[in-house]
Amino acid sequence: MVQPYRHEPFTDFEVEEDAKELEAALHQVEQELGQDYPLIIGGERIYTDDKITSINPNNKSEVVGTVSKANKELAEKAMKTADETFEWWRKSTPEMRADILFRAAAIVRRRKHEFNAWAIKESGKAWKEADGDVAEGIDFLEYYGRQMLEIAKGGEVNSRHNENNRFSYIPLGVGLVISPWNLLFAIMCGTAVSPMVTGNTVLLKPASNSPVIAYKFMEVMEEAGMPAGVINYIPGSGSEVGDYLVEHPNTRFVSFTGSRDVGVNIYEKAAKIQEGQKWLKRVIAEMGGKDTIVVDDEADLELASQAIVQSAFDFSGQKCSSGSRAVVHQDVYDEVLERVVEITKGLDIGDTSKKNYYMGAVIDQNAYDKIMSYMDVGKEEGRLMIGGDGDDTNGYYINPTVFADLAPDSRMQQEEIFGPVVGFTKAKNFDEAIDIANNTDYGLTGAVISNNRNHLEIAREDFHVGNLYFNRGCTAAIVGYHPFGGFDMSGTDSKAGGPDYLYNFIQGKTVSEML
Ligand SMILES: NC(=O)c1ccc[n+]([C@@H]2O[C@H](COP(=O)([O-])OP(=O)(O)OC[C@H]3O[C@@H](n4cnc5c(N)ncnc54)[C@H](O)[C@@H]3O)[C@@H](O)[C@H]2O)c1
Ligand SMILES: N[C@@H](CCC=O)C(=O)O
Repeated sequence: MVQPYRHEPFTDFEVEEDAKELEAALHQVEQELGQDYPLIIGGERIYTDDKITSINPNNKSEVVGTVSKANKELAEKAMKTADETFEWWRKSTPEMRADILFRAAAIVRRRKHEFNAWAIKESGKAWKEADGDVAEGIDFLEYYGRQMLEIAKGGEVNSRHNENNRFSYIPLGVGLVISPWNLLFAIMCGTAVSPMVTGNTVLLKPASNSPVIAYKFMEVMEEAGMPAGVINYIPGSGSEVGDYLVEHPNTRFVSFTGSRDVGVNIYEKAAKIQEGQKWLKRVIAEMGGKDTIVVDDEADLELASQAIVQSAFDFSGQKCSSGSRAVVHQDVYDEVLERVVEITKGLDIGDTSKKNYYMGAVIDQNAYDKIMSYMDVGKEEGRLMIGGDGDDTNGYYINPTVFADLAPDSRMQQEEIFGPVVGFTKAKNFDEAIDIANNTDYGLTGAVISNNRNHLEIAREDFHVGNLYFNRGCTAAIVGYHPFGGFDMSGTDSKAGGPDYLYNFIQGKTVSEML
C-alpha cells in the first residue's frame, strides 16, 4: 500500500549542512558541463549534426551542454515509435505505471541537490527556486501515481435486472508534450508523466533553453523502469518539429505550457482535421498571466508589501503566476509603495551558481531585450521608483523594478512582461480594485490582502482567476494542495496537480452485457 500523499519538504539553505550539500552538487555539475546529449527515440540514442546549445544565463560564456536537434524526419520516426509502443503500453497495468513514477520520485529525491544544481545552471534561478522546482517535480510523480491508482478503480454505475454494466477509462494515444524553460524540471516532468501514467505514449519536446535537465529526467525514467518508446525525447525548433507534430494526423492530444501567442497558434492548428485523422485532438494549453495583488485599506500592510515583493521578484518575475500588478486602496497606497521600495532595495542579485543570491539573471538575450524595452514604456506611462536598469555584459541581469501610478489599461498593466517588474495602480475603493484586477485578458492567479471578511467573500465570487489566494502572495502553488491553471487567455484551466488533471488524458468507456 502506498503512503498517503504529502508534498516534498523544502530545503532551508540557512542550514549550513544543506547549503554545503548544494555547493558540492554545483561543483560536481560543473565538472559535467559542456557534454553532448542525443535524442532518445524508442530507447535509441541518436546524435544529429544540428545542435541546441544550452547556456548558463548567469554566465553566458558557460555552456551547460549541447543537445542534438530533431528535424521532421526524426519527429516522424518518434511518432512511429510512439504509435507502435502505444499498442501494448495502453494495456499495461496502472499499478506498474504508477510504480515507475514512485521509483522515479525516489531517485530524484536521492539526487535532489544534483537536480537543483542543473536547474540553477540551466535557468539561472536562485537556490530556493531551484529547490521548489525539483520538489514540485517529485510531487507530480508521487501525486499522479496515486491519482492513477484511484482512477483505475473505475466509476460506479448501476445495472438493471439481467444487465451487467461497467464503466472504466482508457488512454487516448500518442501525445505531444511541449514544455517551457521556467519551471524547467517540474512542468516538464509533470506534463510528461501525466499522460504516460494514464497509458499514453509521449513525444517530449522540452524548451530549447532547458533541454539538458530534461535529458537527465529521461535517464531517471529509464532507471525507474520505463520501457523504451513510452516517452521519447525530441528537443527541436518549435516552428519546425512543434508545428509538424501538432498538425500530424496521428497526434491524439497536445499538452502545451508556454506563452499565449504560441498556445493560441497550437490551439488553432490542432483544431484542423488532417487527411487520415480519425479524431478531434485534445489540446491542453496553459499560457501566460498578468497577475494582480489587491491591497485593501483594512489590511496588514507589512504582509501586503512582503507579498508584493516576493510575488513580483521571486525567480526574477519569470513565473506565469508572478504578481506583476499591485492594485492598492488609495488610503494605504503611499505607505505600501514606500515599503515595497524599501524591501526591494535589500534584494541582492548575482550569479546564483556561485552564491545564494535572492535573484539571478533572466533567461536569455531576447528576454533581456524585451524586459528592458518595457522600462521606457514604464517611464512614459508611470513613475519609476526603483530599478529600471540592467547589465548584460556577462549574464542577463535586470534589477528589480517598481513603477507607480500606472493607469489600469496602460501597456505596463496589461501586457505580460515576464521579468522583475511590478506596476502600482491606485483604487478608490475595494470594488474598484477588483474591477481593475479583472480588466486583463488573462485569468491565472491573484491575491487579496484584507482583514475585511465581507471583502474577501466579494473577491471569492468576483475575482475571476483560476488560483485566488487570500493574505499571501500569488505564486507557489503546491501539487495536491493548490490545483493550478488559469481562465480566459491564461489557458484551458487543466488544473495541474489537481484531482481531475489525469482525466485530460483518458476517455470513459461503458460496457453493458445482457445476462
Ligand atoms: N499557465 C502555466 O501553467 C504556465 C507555466 C509556465 C509558463 N507559462 C508561460 O510560458 C511563457 C514562458 O515560457 P516560454 O518562453 O518557454 O514560452 P514559449 O511559448 O516561447 O515556449 C514554450 C514551448 O513552446 C515551444 N514552441 C515555440 N514555438 C512553437 C510552435 N510554433 N509550435 C510548437 N511549439 C512551439 C518552445 O520551444 C517551448 O518548448 C510565459 O508566457 C508564461 O506565462 C505558463
Ligand atoms: N505553478 C507555479 C507557476 C508556474 C508558472 O510559471 C506557481 O504557482 O507559482
